Amino acid sequence: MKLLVSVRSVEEALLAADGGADFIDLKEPGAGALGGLPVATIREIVAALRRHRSDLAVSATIGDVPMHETRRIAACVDAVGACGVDYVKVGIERDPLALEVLDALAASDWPIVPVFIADRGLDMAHVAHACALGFPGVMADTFDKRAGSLFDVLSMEALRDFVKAVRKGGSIAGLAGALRAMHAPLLHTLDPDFAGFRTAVCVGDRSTALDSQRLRALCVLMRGHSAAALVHA
Ligand SMILES: O=C[C@H](O)COP(=O)(O)O
Repeated sequence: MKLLVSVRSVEEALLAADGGADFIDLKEPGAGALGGLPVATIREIVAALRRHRSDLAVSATIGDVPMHETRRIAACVDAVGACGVDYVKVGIERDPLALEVLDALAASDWPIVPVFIADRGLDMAHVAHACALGFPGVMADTFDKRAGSLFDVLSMEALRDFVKAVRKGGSIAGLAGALRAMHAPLLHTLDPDFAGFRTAVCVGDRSTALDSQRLRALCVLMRGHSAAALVHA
């Protein structure tokens, strides 16, 4: 299982890259579940990671944009995609318009990772629709980080079905949503392709600074081997 770590600055991105993250995810954690960073900051972080000779995949979010704002979603996707990231993450709400949004995203010029917001459960018909569209990855995450974790809003059976459906469609499956060290056994049972973290790698809530010690400890726990070996792996 790979680790995606959400960061908001050059400093945090380099800490995450050196601390064992597999995917560097650019977002402003203080601005919502998929809070977007200014495009200038995204560009700056991508350039710093490349200068650092990091070849880790970089994703960035477009912000929490409602499904009915289709034009804004498209504009944000274009703006973020043009920053040189490997993936653009777009939140998908449980909304009938999600199907239309997914179709538009699949037709865009950028590699998109739809992120199903799972607080009100998953509509598996929407997930199946996304899986048929050939996105490189599909994630599930939560919006309200204070309401518990992904495991509080979805059953193990629902999560297993989600991971299975995404993989069957040929995409990689990611899980996130206030996941913490205590969820490691459940994550190992589900074995998604990657798990995403912010809350667990901060000293306070997810809007506080990334803590490298917490990240290293999490890497050890998730991968079951030495963090030291990860740094230059
Ligand atoms: O994409 C992953 C998220 O940033 C995870 O954040 P979280 O652990 O606070 O839910």
